[in-house]
Amino acid sequence: MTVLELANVSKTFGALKVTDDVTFSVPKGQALGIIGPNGAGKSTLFNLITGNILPDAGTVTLLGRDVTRSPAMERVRMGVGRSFQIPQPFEGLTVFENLLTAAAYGQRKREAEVQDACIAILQDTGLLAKANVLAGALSLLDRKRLELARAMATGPELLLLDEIAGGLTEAECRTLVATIRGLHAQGITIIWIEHVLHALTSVVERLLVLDFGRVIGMGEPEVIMASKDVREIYLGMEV
Ligand SMILES: Nc1ncnc2c1ncn2[C@@H]1O[C@H](COP(=O)(O)OP(=O)(O)OP(=O)(O)O)[C@@H](O)[C@H]1O
Repeated sequence: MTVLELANVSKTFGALKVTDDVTFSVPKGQALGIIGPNGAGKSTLFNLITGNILPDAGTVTLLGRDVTRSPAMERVRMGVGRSFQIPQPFEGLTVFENLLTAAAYGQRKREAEVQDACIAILQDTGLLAKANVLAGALSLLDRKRLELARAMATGPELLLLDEIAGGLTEAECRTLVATIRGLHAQGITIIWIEHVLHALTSVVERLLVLDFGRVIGMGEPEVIMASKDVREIYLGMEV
């Protein structure tokens, strides 16, 4: 089954074509990594998938349904969960309250109905001991965990991760990667934008490379990372 399909999607801001005729699909259960230089249009691609922005051309199909013009809230409720580059929890709520809020919003249920699921997510993301801590008092790693947990709480079929490993120490990064691997092992489909390549390639089965809004490569991580174009454009390496 295909979870997500983008067909010939384009988006222009002013004179800048930020998404240029992008076509790809993600089968159920796969983890796809997206890499590309700063400003290549990676976050914009997420915004097109979530419905935060609408494309000028092309179609977005989610779980077999054309959602090209559907509002963001509808897509969340269909199963698109997202973590943001800069974590945006409710700082004055506890970790658990943040999850309950995300779950109630994403799953259109009362908080009492989602409590057990939220406790399981706290466990999966290593936050159980911090359940009653205010989000504003968390360390960077725990803020990242909470960002991941909030996305999970919406009950996603497709989890979008935007540079979640940035700024962490090596050890913290390993911890977070282990958590993401655990979620992936539960069968969740993942698309992950990440500059920390070793973290990304230790999880994803496929890599997509964006440059100036265009897909310039897609395939197995080892093949993509060894390709001349990617090494030149993305890594800025002499080849
Ligand atoms: N709403 C907007 N209006 C105008 N320009 C925008 C808008 N959103 C993004 N852009 C521009 O589109 C280009 C792509 O931005 P985007 O954030 O998608 O890139 P990115 O690949 O995610 O970059 P980074 O790796 O730095 O996060 C940039 O030049 C950015 O300034």
